[in-house]
Amino acid sequence: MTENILSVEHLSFQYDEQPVLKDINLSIQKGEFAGLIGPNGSGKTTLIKLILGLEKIQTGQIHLFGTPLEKFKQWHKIGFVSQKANTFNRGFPATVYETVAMGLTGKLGYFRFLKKKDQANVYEALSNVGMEKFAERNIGDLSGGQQQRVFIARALVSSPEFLILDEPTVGVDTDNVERFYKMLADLNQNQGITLLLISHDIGSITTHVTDLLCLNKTIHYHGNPNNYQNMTDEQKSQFYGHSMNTVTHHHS
Ligand SMILES: Nc1ncnc2c1ncn2[C@@H]1O[C@H](COP(=O)(O)OP(=O)(O)OP(=O)(O)O)[C@@H](O)[C@H]1O
Repeated sequence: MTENILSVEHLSFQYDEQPVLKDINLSIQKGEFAGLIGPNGSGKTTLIKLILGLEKIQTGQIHLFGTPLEKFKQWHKIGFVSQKANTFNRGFPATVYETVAMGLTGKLGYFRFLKKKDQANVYEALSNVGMEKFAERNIGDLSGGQQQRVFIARALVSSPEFLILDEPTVGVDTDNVERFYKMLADLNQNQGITLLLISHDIGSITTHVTDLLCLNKTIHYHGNPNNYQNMTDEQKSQFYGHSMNTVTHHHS
């Protein structure tokens, strides 16, 4: 039986007088690896903020795990890795282990009081992203891609069922981007975590996601990524209203 993890109905949103989202309708089922793509300024981050309850809904509805957002309380089921994670302060005085433990305690320093089971969870989360060998390293000494894995481990440590990642590969070098997507696909297939990945890197995400959503103020495409890839650039640009950059791995 399919289970709706997220559903968005007739959602519209504007900042002051500027309309940003127009009549968004979408749903994500349990077990999907959904990719949300769209050009800069297309409203991706705004949509995520609304889903996470960080902006107030003006028009329309959002349900999480079948519950209307305004009544939803099971936030432990949702993990979020923000775009800002990789503009991280390199001088941050914490080890990889401590950074992941913060996902459990919310506070740095409290890791000292973790129970054995929690400590095991920290190592398990690190192992899920292939970073267990780095546990004692200072987070500031890692590469951008390695840091991003640690932030995913931090989101995983409380065992979320739904993980939302906002542009997680910005600042990650090209070789590591591919490894990074493989790791996400593994979390999806082997841990059963439903994923929503936001990106403007159209080329590389389409090869990994199970469902593709194209946003530019409204949802212009929702479906199989292969069907999308087989379209001509002209067909794709009709969705967007302007020509599209389909080059793989372009980073801002
Ligand atoms: N707090 C805000 N107040 C006013 N306008 C905003 C605010 N946040 C975003 N905007 C505007 O809303 C539009 C959509 O922004 P949003 O950040 O959601 O897009 P995005 O698709 O995530 O872009 P990017 O890929 O560049 O991160 C943009 O025109 C942006 O300037």
